[in-house]
Amino acid sequence: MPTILGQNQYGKAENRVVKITRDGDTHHIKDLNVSVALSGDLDDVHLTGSNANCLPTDTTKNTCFAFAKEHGIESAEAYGIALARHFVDSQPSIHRARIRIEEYSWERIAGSDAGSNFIGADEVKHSFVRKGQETRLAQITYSAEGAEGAKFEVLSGLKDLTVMNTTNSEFWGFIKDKYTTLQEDYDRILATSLSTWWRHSWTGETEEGGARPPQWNKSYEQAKKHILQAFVETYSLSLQQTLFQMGSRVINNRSEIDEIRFSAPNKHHFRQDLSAFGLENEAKDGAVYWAADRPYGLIEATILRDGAEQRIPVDMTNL
Ligand SMILES: O=c1[nH]c(=O)c2[nH]c(=O)[nH]c2[nH]1
Repeated sequence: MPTILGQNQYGKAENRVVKITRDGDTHHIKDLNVSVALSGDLDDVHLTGSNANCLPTDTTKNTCFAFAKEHGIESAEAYGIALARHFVDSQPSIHRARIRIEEYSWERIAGSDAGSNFIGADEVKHSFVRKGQETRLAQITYSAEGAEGAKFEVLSGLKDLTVMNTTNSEFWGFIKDKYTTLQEDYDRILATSLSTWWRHSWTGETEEGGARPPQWNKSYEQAKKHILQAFVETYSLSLQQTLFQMGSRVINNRSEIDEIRFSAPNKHHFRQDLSAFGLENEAKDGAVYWAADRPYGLIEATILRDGAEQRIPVDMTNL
């Protein structure tokens, strides 16, 4: 049977790039997990075995480390943009580069973390503890293909941002059929572990009068702040409604962001039935819950600026 080659891409995945910047004896850490995926004029590599157009994955790995040293890592996005541009612009056979980055955060160990005899926060210049909160994400795609010429697409995001509201959440008025057992709930826990990607409207160059790129680090912090603030402020009638409020708040407050997609497992907390022991277990009195880990409702939604195109793939969160 004749076969044809379909979509293909290649590159070194999960390069663990750790860059220490020394500012006197005060140190700074950038800790990234960088995956490179290249595509282009690579049919021969698959069909004939000629590697003439193949930049080795080993070289893509080396480039990740060399760029961290040569250019530093001001933000995951800026670093990814430089890498993506390099692969496409330096290699005629490579037409598209996609760089995916996870960033792990570290914070300085403070006196209170290490006990009362500790030397004090001011002196902690090179000792860090890994931050337990979310993992920051970035994906940069640079493509030489297409009528409009080379373009960047920058997605930023986060995963594992676990949040809980212990009240101000209800779920009722839903469809009831013969299989429905769920009781209406007027005071429940709402908890989720957010995965989200957002797309920046910036697509171009900095030079020659092109639009300036956003300040990536500030943009990230602000987007996260608005997500969390919406979680705090929304009186929720469903996780779906909360996600829409979070997304709208980001889009309305950040002009550089046109689209945001959420994937949010509903981390169910069911009030335990303690009636067999003669115990009431009402939310209003402070209840005991059973935190079920599976199955879980999985609520996903994209929120867009009016008129913007939906471009974040729906399965984007399952990296
Ligand atoms: O916020 C919710 N959305 C649902 O669609 C749903 N379905 C369900 O059983 N519980 C919930 N909670």
